[in-house]
Amino acid sequence: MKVINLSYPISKKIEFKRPIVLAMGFFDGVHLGHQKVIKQAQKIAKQKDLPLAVLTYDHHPALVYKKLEGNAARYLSIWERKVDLFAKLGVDIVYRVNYNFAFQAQKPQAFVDNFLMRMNVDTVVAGFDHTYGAKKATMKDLPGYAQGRFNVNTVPADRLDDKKISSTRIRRNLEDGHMLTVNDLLGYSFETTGTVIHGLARGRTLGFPTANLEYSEFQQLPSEGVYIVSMLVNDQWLPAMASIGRNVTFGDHNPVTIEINILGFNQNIYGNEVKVQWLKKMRDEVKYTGKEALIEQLKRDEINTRTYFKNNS
Ligand SMILES: Cc1cc2nc3c(=O)[nH]c(=O)nc-3n(C[C@H](O)[C@H](O)[C@H](O)COP(=O)(O)O)c2cc1C
Ligand SMILES: Nc1ncnc2c1ncn2[C@@H]1O[C@H](COP(=O)(O)OP(=O)(O)O)[C@@H](O)[C@H]1O
Repeated sequence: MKVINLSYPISKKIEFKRPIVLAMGFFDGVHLGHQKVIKQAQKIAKQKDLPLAVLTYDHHPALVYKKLEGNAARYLSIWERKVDLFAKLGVDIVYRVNYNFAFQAQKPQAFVDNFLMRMNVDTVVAGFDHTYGAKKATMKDLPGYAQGRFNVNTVPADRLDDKKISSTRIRRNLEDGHMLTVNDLLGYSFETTGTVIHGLARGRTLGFPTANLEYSEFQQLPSEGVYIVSMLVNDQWLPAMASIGRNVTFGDHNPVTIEINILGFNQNIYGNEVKVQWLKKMRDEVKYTGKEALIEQLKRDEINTRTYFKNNS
């Protein structure tokens, strides 16, 4: 899979020799609804024996017209993860457009002529609610702007439990700690990456060493609490339990950290790049009266985690 950066106006040096089937969208999370759009484009690409391309943006479009704070500035899938998910879906080319003011300000017809026509599209596929160009033109208008020069294919809303699958719905469930719903809506387990860094070396004194993870500030995380997770260490997925919290038993003003205890594991993994799949929330973080009470709780968490993996493997 190739990734090609584009910005407005597209450089004259870039050539688009072969016609493509293009799936358009921001695709944050690459959830089941997005997968349906990309799979539809893939089906057409196969039928026509053309490359499958995706047109997506380098950051939230909203960043151009307002200040984004907190989770609004974060992503369900940061760029590296998005690329990974596109590759898994069999995408051949990813066009990553710098979403800046000039790009956003193009009239819909200008976007179609400057980008889609220039990119040599044979067919453009997008979800029913996709918008493009200044004043947010819709998919219904796209055949008009295409003027017969390319085909337009609109994919209807994908639903789960009779509600639309959307990035907003997934974000809300993530904030509520509803991992099972999050993972159902994504069609895969919510996954983050990080580097194992040093904490306060307290975990080992509790009998539960915890790998502390440094992660991207752009990654939206599940809400604070204690979770059952799977962690990829040296090419192996291992059962583990994680805390996203402020270690409240040990003070009131600690920063939020991600700490992960891998079950039945005892290796030095400082500096490792790891992946974490967030499977289920077990409970909220609790301020215990002391170390002993926390240790008793960690033992119960371990039993619950082991039971989960026994029943779900
Ligand atoms: C599964 C799990 C559950 C945890 N639950 C709590 C909790 O309820 N309250 C709390 O104060 N800390 C909790 N912690 C965080 C521990 O306080 C923290 O891992 C410990 O202080 C070690 O910190 P260190 O890695 O900085 O040495 C939990 C950690 C794990 C791995
Ligand atoms: N079962 C385990 N789960 C997580 N980390 C482990 C485990 N066994 C050993 N380790 C190692 O120990 C470190 C965690 O020990 P800990 O005392 O919690 O120190 P720190 O506060 O630096 O995280 C991890 O970063 C890892 O290198």
